[in-house]
Amino acid sequence: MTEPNGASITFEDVGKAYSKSGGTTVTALEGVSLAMEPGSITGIIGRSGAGKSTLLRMVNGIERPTTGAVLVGGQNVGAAKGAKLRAIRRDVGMIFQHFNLLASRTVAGNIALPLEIAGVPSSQIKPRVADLIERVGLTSHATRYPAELSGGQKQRVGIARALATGPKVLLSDEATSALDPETTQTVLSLLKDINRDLGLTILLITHEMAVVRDIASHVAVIDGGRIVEHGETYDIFTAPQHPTTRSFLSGVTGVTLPAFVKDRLMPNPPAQGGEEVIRVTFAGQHATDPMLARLTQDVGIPVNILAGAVEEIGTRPFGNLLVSLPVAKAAEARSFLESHRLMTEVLGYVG
Ligand SMILES: Nc1ncnc2c1ncn2[C@@H]1O[C@H](COP(=O)(O)OP(=O)(O)OP(=O)(O)O)[C@@H](O)[C@H]1O
Repeated sequence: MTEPNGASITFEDVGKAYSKSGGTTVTALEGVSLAMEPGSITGIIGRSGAGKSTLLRMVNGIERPTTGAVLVGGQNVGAAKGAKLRAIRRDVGMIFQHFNLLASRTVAGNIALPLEIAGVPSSQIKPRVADLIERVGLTSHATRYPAELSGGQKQRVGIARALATGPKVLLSDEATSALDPETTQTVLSLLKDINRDLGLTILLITHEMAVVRDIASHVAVIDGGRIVEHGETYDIFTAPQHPTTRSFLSGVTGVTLPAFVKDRLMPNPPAQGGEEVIRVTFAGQHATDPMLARLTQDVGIPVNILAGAVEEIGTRPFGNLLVSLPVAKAAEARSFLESHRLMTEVLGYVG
C-alpha cells in the first residue's frame, strides 16, 4: 500500500444562488459546512434537485460559491483563476453517469487525452496510459472504441482517464446509476481498491443508499440545499436522525415485509385491537435477541417477528428486524427498546 495521497475537502458555510431570466434567483445551496479528511470516501445523498451536482461541481471550480468558500488541500477553489485554477483541476479527477467518452478515440486515446491537454511529452504518455489501463483491468481492450464496450467497461475507461493526471481527489457524479447491480458492484470495488492503493479522497453523489453503504466511510444527506445529517456511514445507518435520511434508508436494508402483511398495512391503527408493525434497527450481531425475549418475558408484551437480517458496513454488523406488537402495548414496547439503544420506526398497522 502506498502512502495516502488524498487532499482534504472543506466547505465553509457555502451558499449558491443561480440567477434566472426575469431577475429571479434559485437558491441551490445554503449554509453548507462539511469537512472531508484526506483518503476518506464520502457519499452525498439527496433527491433530484437537492443540490448534489452544484455541491460537487464546486470542488473542481466548475461552479463558484455565491457565499462561503470551498477548499481542496487548503486551496480556495472558488477564488482561484488561470494557472492556479488549472493546477487545482489537475488534482481533482471526475467520473460521470454517462461516462463522457470521445466516440472517435480508442480506450487508450481517451485515457491519454488529459495528459495531452496537460502538455505531457508523448514518450511519457504511452507508459502512463498502459499502467492506467492495467489498473482498471482493460489491457486487452486498449485499441477498442467506446461503442465496442459494455457500460461497466466504459466506466473503467472513465476512471482511468480521471486518474491520468495523478489527482488527489476523485469526484463521482452518479457513476453507477446507469449500470446494472452486478456491474455497479465491480465498479464500486474498483473505486475502493483505488482509494486503498492511492489514498485518494473520493466524493460521490448518489440517490442510492446502497451505494453509500457499499463504499462510503462517511455520508452527508442533503435536502433542499442544506445538509440535514452528516456522519460516519455506520452511525447514520444504525441511528438516522432526520426524516429524509430515514426515508432513504427504508428501501435499502434488504429486509422487506412479507406480502401477507404488506398488502394489509394501514397508515392508522384500527378502531380496536390490531397490531403495530415496526422496524427495529440495532448495531452488533446479537443485540436484539435478549431485548425481544425480555420484552415478552419481563414486560409481558408478545412480539411477532416478520422478517430480519444482519448486514455489514465495512466489517461492522448491523441488523434490521420487522416485528408486530399489539397496538395497546406498542408505545410501551418502543420506549423499552429505545431505552436499550435499539432504534424503532413505525411502518403501519394491521387489523
Ligand atoms: N445552471 C443553473 N441555473 C439555474 N438553476 C440551476 C442551475 N443548476 C442547478 N439549478 C437549480 O439548483 C437546484 C439544485 O440543482 P442540482 O442540479 O445541484 O441538484 P441535484 O441534487 O444534483 O439534482 P439531480 O439529482 O436531479 O441532478 C435545482 O433547483 C436546480 O433547478
